[in-house]
Amino acid sequence: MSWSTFEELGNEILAQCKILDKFVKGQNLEKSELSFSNYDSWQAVIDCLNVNGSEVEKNARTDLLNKTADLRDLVLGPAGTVVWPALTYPYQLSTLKILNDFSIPQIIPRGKGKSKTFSEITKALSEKISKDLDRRFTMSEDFVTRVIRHASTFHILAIDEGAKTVSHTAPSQAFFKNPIPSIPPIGDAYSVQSTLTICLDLRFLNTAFRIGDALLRYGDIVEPYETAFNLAFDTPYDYLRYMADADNLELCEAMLDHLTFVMSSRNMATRDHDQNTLAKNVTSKIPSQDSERQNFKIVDMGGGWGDVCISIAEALQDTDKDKPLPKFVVKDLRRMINNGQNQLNTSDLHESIKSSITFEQYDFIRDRNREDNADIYMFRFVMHDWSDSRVVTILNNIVPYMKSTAHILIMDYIIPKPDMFPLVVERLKRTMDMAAMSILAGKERTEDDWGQLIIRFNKENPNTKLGFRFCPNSEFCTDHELCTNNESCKAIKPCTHDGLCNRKRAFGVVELKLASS
Ligand SMILES: C[S@@+](CC[C@H](N)C(=O)[O-])C[C@H]1O[C@@H](n2cnc3c(N)ncnc32)[C@H](O)[C@@H]1O
Repeated sequence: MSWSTFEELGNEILAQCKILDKFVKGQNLEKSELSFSNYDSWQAVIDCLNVNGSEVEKNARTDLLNKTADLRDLVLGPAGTVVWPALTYPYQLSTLKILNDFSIPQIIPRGKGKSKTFSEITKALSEKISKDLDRRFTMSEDFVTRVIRHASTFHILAIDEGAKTVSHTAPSQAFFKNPIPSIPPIGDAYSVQSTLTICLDLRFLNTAFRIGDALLRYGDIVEPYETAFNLAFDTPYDYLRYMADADNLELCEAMLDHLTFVMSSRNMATRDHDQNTLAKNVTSKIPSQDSERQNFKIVDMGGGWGDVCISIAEALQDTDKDKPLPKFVVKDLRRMINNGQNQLNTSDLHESIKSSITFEQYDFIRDRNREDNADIYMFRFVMHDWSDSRVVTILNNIVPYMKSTAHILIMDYIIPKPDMFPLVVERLKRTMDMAAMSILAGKERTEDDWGQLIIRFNKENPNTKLGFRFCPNSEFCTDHELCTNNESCKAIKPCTHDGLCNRKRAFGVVELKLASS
């Protein structure tokens, strides 16, 4: 990308700002001030955009994120672009960690005109920490002042220089659990606390920094128990086993909260996380005739607590409540299926849904699948947790035992082709890829990665030919043909869903089928 002048890029930014301003004006928001000091009005604009914004408006927001980052880098210069993050981000993270660990924003009262002096904050911190540590601790006012002054340079907390008091800004209020203003029904609340707790945990920070060390130590990053996570957490166990340990319950709970925040995506402007798309679309593959439907079998591999199967069953019942449901089998590790079965038994779901779902213990790495006559094998958010070698293992444990007409549907995060999305979107997805590699030896894949992986599977299994069809937006493109060419395994035609493929979808579906059928 290049521009002749700063103004040229500035004008592109201006054009996108106008789109957003026009949208906000048309929304009749009670308060729509864009101010670093007003949490409710600023967040209301963002929420409104997420809920009511058209594709054009949502894209304008992403484009602004992208172009303003470009402008900042251009202003910094080539060396500054490299040095700025290395120099400032560690200390920005450090200050965020201090604010979060000591709950400093929560000490300052919220509300118009409310504030605390540095010495009041220091005193409150001394009392709080003494109580937490169960010993007398005297907090240093100089420390508190310097941390808050640093935080205020990135809009967290504001200082009244005359009165020497500290009051809230909008970002400092994001540390609280905040009800979502003006627009039901998105959820209950936003809170960044769990996300900070996980992202700023020294062991997770170290996991990010030790990917190179892991490569040197283990030679390659293939096994989930030979990763940067193992080095940083000093454990021989893989991430999932480590998190399942009763001693790590608190960390595990913070991780679940963090994932919920990230998956809700509404604050990120770059990813559309409609998790139910797979469920919605699998229904289109289920036969409508009663006799065929009740014998139709869907196996959800790594199906956790059965949420995807429940969503599909509910979607089918919404369309026609008198029709029989297909058979659902959720396969997962023991602890998951026990929890899933208990949750299903005690749920308020309709009896017909409850009786359509069964749970089975199955380890897709260690166990060969027995012939189970399934019509569809689903994998939602499973494959990106595994290296290419282990995905081949998983497929090897299923494909030889599946019937010739069965489909494997893999729904996962998809990394876009270069230049297809703004860099800022690709950056977030590539960040997730690095996280998957460092924590689990996993991988976020592009369409081409999937093609290569299926070619590898077919080469290693000369008697089995898997066909491959890819749809980047989680809606099945029935006009795609299965690709069975071992040299270049790509979706044959581009997706024809009107414009949907251009959306910032986080997910895609890879459909696999034995080629001979
Ligand atoms: C990210 S979760 C996805 C859960 C579910 N598919 C969904 O979309 O909500 C990954 C799932 O894979 C399961 N899993 C991990 N290793 C497994 C293995 N070796 N065999 C079977 N399931 C496994 C985990 O227990 C977990 O339920």
